[in-house]
Amino acid sequence: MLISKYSAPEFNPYGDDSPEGTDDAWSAPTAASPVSAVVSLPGSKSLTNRELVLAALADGPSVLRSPLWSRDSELMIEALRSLDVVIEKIPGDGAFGDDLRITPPAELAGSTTIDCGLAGTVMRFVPPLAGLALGPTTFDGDEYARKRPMSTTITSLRALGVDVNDDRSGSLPFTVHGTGTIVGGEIEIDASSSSQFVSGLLLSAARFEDGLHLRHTGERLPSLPHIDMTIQALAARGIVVESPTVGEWVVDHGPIAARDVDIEPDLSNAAPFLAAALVTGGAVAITGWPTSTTQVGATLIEHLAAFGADVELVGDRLTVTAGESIRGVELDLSEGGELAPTLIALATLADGPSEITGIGHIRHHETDRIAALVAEITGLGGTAIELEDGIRIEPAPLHGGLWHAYADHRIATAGALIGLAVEGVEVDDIQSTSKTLPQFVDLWNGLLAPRPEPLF
Ligand SMILES: O=C(O)C1=C[C@@H](OP(=O)(O)O)[C@@H](O)[C@H](O)C1
Ligand SMILES: C=C(OP(=O)(O)O)C(=O)O
Repeated sequence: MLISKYSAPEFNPYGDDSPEGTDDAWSAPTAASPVSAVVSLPGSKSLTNRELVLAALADGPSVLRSPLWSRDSELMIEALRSLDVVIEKIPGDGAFGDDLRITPPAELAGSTTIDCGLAGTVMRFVPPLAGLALGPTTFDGDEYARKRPMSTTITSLRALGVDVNDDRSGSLPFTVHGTGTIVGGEIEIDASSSSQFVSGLLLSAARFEDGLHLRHTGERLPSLPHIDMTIQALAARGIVVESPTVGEWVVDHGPIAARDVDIEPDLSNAAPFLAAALVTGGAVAITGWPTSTTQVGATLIEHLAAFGADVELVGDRLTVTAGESIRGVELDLSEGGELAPTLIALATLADGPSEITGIGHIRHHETDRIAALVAEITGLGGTAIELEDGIRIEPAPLHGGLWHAYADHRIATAGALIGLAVEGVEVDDIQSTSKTLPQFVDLWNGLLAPRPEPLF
């Protein structure tokens, strides 16, 4: 069971299989004065893991410059290596680690087991490659990964002619019996619980013998910008994805071009840093902000302005300056569910009520994020009401306490954000930030480092 110094959380995503609790909770630093900082961030998880997959399927070697080095990207690298893709570190100019050269094998090889950790991109993007490989590939992951929905990946591969064996029906672990080819063709899927089901199929589709004609039949389709990111990454490698109607995609069989790619900084990981400007009444700039991007983190510009911030993009630097107060907001985050934990944490410090909706699907992220946020905010004395597809926050004074991260990097950083304004917040598993940002604690401390005079 989780060991809490304060009180046990009512919501426990692990059921009876809780990981061991930890005594070394991280004391979230409180800001003594308004922050004034320029922050540079490592590469985007979503771009790195797409480009790794596309490079593995390409017609020659590719280079990824300034890729993300984190648990999710390293799991992806190991997954592809185990299918016989050659991935080497090469020196680069990036501040956060080496570049990568990826050389696809003549033939992908199965007969392996892949650890997906808790990475949605590994568990949803790699199984089609295992279908294209020769031999069986078993997929498994962390305890909580076994609770993330996988049935759409499994049934879609079966519909495309691949034999998949899933003893636990619809979740990890399962085995893809690759024969070296996937027939492909026309299929219908329900991707209402994750856009990654669509992206995972589109990324490999050009390698299917008959290509792919995919139709989404579910009621809603979350995280559309992530599907656009997939389509754009494919276009840059010469693969055209036609979309005759909303929720329908057609990809012809054809070669995926090898390519050298620069990975943009992770704009979703910029969220807690930028929000820190509002929480402390200060200013934060992020470097390397792209002029045009498919990353959903770019919508932070509108979202933080709605909370009352002044947001300015000059060249490649995005600066967020606090307004007079933090305003309550009404936000539909159906396109950017991964921003929800930060923006909901910010809403707990606003001077009016907020409703953040369109995020029913984030119950299927690293944890049930709606239940987790309601439990943790309530645990600090806040008022968070669970809605069918979101959360309503009403202003209430918060107090310190143990903030459970549920192994979820974005719940952990949401606790850190509240801790800037509320003394005594302790995050039980700040190491979970290594999923996409292993440097989080150092960068957060840097944000708070005393400066002789403000930078802005
Ligand atoms: O394709 C991707 O890289 C992602 C898609 C989204 O997933 P969902 O559609 O499950 O929200 C997003 O939340 C996740 O962090 C990354
Ligand atoms: C939902 C997320 O991750 P994953 O790629 O594991 O789905 C996330 O990073 O917010």
